[in-house]
Amino acid sequence: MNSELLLKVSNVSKCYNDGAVETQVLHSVDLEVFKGEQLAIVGSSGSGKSTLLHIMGTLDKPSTGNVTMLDEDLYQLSSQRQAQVRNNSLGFIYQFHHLLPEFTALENVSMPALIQGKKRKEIERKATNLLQRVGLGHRLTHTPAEMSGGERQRVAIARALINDPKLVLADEPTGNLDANSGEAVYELITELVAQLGTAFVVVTHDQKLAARMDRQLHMKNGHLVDAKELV
Ligand SMILES: Nc1ncnc2c1ncn2[C@@H]1O[C@H](COP(=O)(O)OP(=O)(O)OP(=O)(O)O)[C@@H](O)[C@H]1O
Repeated sequence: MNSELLLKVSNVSKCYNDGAVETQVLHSVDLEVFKGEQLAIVGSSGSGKSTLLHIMGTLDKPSTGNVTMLDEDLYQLSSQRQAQVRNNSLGFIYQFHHLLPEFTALENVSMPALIQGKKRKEIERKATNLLQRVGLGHRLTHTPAEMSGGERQRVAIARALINDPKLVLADEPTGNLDANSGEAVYELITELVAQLGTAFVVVTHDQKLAARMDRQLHMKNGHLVDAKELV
């Protein structure tokens, strides 16, 4: 891990207001993510972990505060530039893979690169290589319905990495898998991001998995605290 700053969350708060009720979900959250580091955010259900992850990935807007990535203030960007940052610099892995059901594994992995307008042959070569690295070289032409849960999640990992993102954000990426395949998928993600030098932030309930990361932070009622401060 090097100590070059990649993403900085500064004084971020988030309030939902449905007219009658105001819910404050995040309270003045500060967080720095460094290039290549692996970071876990743990905490009880409803504590605000996913909300924070979404805000880091420009998928939800903070009520106050800001998020910068390599000196770009993400919430001051045009929506077009934000979409570019999401596509070029960020990779997302969710509990449910969100693969396109009518496309093959190879096509699903290729999609984010096709959107960038890169050469099809080059993309296919890279997507094939990534699928081989996640152990699915023999499943290139299978659609999601023709794969197991763990295999689909591995396709989602390959897809998250196709554009060489600087940061991969994962929300309970193994939450829908049994303990053994969950662990195998998690190992694969952490190995791959380490090889590629990609920073990785994961939201998880699983303390055992979180303990393997470089750093662990705890979310408690919308406040982010260092794991060391909890003891
Ligand atoms: N659109 C919304 N309007 C109102 N409240 C919301 C909205 N979205 C989320 N919340 C509330 O924000 C809180 C935090 O939600 P969030 O999904 O970030 O929690 P979490 O820590 O990821 O939980 P889990 O581990 O169960 O996924 C919850 O209490 C939830 O009810």
